[in-house]
This record gives sequence, structure tokens and C-alpha cells, in this order.
Amino acid sequence: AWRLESAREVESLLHYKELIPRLEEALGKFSSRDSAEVIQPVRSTVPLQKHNGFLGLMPTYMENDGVLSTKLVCFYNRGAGSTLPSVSATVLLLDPESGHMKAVMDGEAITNMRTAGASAISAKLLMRHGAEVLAILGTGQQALSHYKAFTEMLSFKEVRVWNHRREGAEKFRRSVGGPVTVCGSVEEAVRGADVIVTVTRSIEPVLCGRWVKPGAHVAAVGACRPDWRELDDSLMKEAVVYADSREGAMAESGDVILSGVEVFAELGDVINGIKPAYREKTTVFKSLGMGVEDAVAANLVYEQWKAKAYKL
Ligand SMILES: NC(=O)C1=CN([C@@H]2O[C@H](COP(=O)(O)OP(=O)(O)OC[C@H]3O[C@@H](n4cnc5c(N)ncnc54)[C@H](O)[C@@H]3O)[C@@H](O)[C@H]2O)C=CC1
Ligand SMILES: O=C(O)C1=NCCCC1
Repeated sequence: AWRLESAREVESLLHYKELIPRLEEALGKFSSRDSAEVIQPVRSTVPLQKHNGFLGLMPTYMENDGVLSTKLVCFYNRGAGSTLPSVSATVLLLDPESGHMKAVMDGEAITNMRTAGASAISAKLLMRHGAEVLAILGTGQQALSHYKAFTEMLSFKEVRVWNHRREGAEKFRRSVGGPVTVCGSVEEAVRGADVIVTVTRSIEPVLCGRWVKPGAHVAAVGACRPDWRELDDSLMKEAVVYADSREGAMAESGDVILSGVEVFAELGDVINGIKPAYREKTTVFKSLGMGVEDAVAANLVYEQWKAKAYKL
């Protein structure tokens, strides 16, 4: 089996321009519920209580595309002093016919980039035309990948960031290099913003509906357990709610479950033309992360790596 164990190496083989069209296609295939396209159960999770985390198992089979994979991802809600990352992941690509391992790869860059790619697709489909202001809440790994994906694939006049520790936001501003406004409060960051990305490890609402401009689009990426929140009830009730997976959102999203709102559509339903994109309304894309996103990203890495190795 090929071994790509360095996150940097994997990252160097993934580019949003190639990844995002593949993700868009995969989201559409997932929502078609055609088992020859995608079989992807809701992930199973094993709590790691002692370490304040969980292990998620994310198998996926794409029969028509001949892609079989599984991601093993550990997520930890670590204390402020920890130097360990919040997400540690490995993706295995298998040959569907023999079951043999084709590749083992680091899943960090895949997780960061495919998640940001899915959020960028949600913004492309659901933000109002002429959107100018992007606000990012949280300044960790996902914030960095979202900044890159959103500024590369979409165009904003202003990017604002907020972090619950200001030094985290200052570090983020220095590391991205481009123009970023560091805000002292969530309200300051999101007032008047057209697109808001929530990528925190908070387990309580950080974003309140009363601060959100009507018609804004929110890509809600954190709060991946049924009792965790990032968004308050007023925002969830005001918004038209989209998700990557309806079943995933109903099993894992505290924002969906505890607010009692309905998921209006999957992103794939919009891509397939089955459900409308309400650009003029306030919209929330509730992202939980899907195995099929990892499968297409890992397959792309594998193709690129083979092409490089054999100088194709
Ligand atoms: N939907 C999806 O597909 C995925 C979702 N995630 C979720 O995205 C979120 C961010 O993940 P990473 O960037 O990898 O983590 P990270 O640890 O690199 O960044 C987390 C950010 O949240 C901030 N934060 C921590 N505690 C907070 C609190 N109580 N209130 C507000 N902010 C707080 C940190 O300062 C940091 O800026 C996590 O909730 C994670 O579960 C991660 C991977 C995939
Ligand atoms: O989809 C993923 O990968 C993750 N989702 C929620 C948090 C851990 C990683």
C-alpha cells in the first residue's frame, strides 16, 4: 500500500480548484440515494471520555466510481494549555474487489480542505449575489482552510475574524498574510456580514440570530455532537436550514436537534435541482462532515500521487 503519512505531502497534492468540483459531484450523488453511487452510513462514534474526545468511523463505498474508503478520526475538545491538535485523522483507500489496501494517508489536510470545500459550495449556492463581507468565528485549523477556500474560490471585499482569545485571532491574521480585521466581539464581527462561518469548539451558542443580517448565509461547521451548539434558537428558527446529510444532522447536530427545526434540504438536493436555493433568505448550512467527502478527496490525492510518481 502507498503510504502518505505527512499532512504536508497530502496538502501539496490537493487544490481547491480540483477538489471542489469533485465534492460538488459527490454531494449530488450522495443525495440521489442511489446505492450504486454512494453507500455511506451515518458515522459511528466511540466516546474517549477520559480524553474529552471521540473516535469517528466513516466508511464509504462509491460502486460506480470504484472507490472504497474509510476515515478514522479522533476529535478532542482540549483545554487551552494543550499543544496537541483537536483533530487527528487517517484515511484508508481500499481496492473494492480484493479488499486490499491501496493507500494509507494522513487525514488532517483532507479533513480541513474537504470541510472548507463543502462550506464554499454552500456559500456559492446560498449566499446572496454581490456578497461583500465574510466573518469567520474561531481561528483554528478549520478557520485557516475556510479562509483559503473562501478567498480563493469566492470574492469578498472584507474578511473579519473573531476568536474567544484575542491572541488566537491576531496569530491567524499574521499567518494568512491577506487583509483581515480582528474583531473584539462576535457581534462586531457578524453585524452586516453577508457570509458567516462558525468553526469553533464551543459547545454553547456563540452566534445569535439578533446580530445576523436578514439574508445572510451561515456555514455552521462546529458543534458536531447532539448536545453541542454554536447557533442559538432564534437563528435556527429564522433560517432555512440545509445540511450535508439529513440523517447525519438529525443524529449529531445539537443545533438541529435541540432547536427542533426541520432540515429543509441537503446541499446535494440543491445541486441536483430537487430543492431551491433561497439566496434572499437567511440560510444555515449545517455541516457535520461526510465519509463521501473524504473518499473523493483521498481518491484525488491518490490519483495525483500516482501521476507524480509515474510522471504521467
Ligand atoms: N463539519 C465538519 O466536517 C468538521 C467539523 N469540525 C469542527 O470544526 C470545529 C473547529 O475544528 P478545528 O479548527 O479543527 O479546531 P481547532 O482547535 O483548530 O480550532 C478551534 C477554534 O475554536 C476556538 N475555541 C475553543 N473553545 C472555544 C469556546 N468555548 N468558544 C469559542 N471558541 C472556542 C479555539 O480558540 C480555536 O480558534 C470543531 O468544532 C470541529 O468539531 C472539524 C472537522 C470537520
Ligand atoms: O467529518 C469529520 O471529519 C469531523 N467532523 C466533526 C468533528 C470531527 C471530524
